[in-house]
Amino acid sequence: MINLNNITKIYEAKEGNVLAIKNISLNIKKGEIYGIMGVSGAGKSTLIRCINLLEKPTYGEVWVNNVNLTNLSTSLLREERKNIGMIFQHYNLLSSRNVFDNIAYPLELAGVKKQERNKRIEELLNLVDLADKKNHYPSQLSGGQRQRIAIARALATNPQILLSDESTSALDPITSRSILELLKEINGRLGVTIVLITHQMEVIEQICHRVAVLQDGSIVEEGPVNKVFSSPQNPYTRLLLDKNDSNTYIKESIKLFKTKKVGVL
Ligand SMILES: Nc1ncnc2c1ncn2[C@@H]1O[C@H](COP(=O)(O)OP(=O)(O)OP(=O)(O)O)[C@@H](O)[C@H]1O
Repeated sequence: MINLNNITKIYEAKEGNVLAIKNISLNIKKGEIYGIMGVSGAGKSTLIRCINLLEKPTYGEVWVNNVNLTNLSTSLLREERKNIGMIFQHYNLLSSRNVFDNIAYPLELAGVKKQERNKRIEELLNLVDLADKKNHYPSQLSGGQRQRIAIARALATNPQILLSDESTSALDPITSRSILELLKEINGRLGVTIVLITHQMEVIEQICHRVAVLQDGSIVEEGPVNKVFSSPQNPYTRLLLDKNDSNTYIKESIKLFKTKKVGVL
């Protein structure tokens, strides 16, 4: 369903070009929950944003449902993107619109008529279990409630794919779990394919079918979650999964930060 073919992303910055993604190829199947795990700076955001072309890969191709997105005109890309919803760590809701109108927004852009729009919004509010909050503004909601509304908005146009960019990172463990359960339900009930990035291995463990481990712009290991977690083959994966060393993530992030020049061309 999603095929990334030899994706490389180079950011051009004043201080020098940064090689953020190094020749990554991935094949994500319809109906799966696919996790991409890595420390800060590994390239997770860049990679997930390449899937809907929020970031244009410098080299390589992105295929979604047998359409090469990298070749499309702006207007055709806009059409294809309706099939790809996205949620973010900080929710990205419109603060001037209430819950109902936030969910209405993508439907308005898609030209959906008011009656049909209202029906769809009610369905989505029920799906995320927040029908009673429809007149509230984002500032009147908790983080977990905001993320639920962001999920409802992302699903408004019935996308087949949902991209999740650290969607539970700002939430406490219990709220995070409830959001992950909601994502699992959306995958199971609606068949939406989910691609998520996270630095938290418990997120991968809780809901993903397959995982890719990203280290400094490259995938060092990939496979079914139970297999990768029970017998990691790559030394870097073993290091990250070492539960006896809870500081590994922090140490690895610092190392990557210090040696960032490795990624500079
Ligand atoms: N717009 C940009 N211009 C220049 N360099 C960038 C840009 N965006 C990201 N980078 C660099 O690309 C590399 C990968 O960044 P990216 O944000 O994709 O990593 P990440 O794994 O998502 O990190 P985090 O978990 O901290 O968000 C980093 O070295 C980062 O500094």
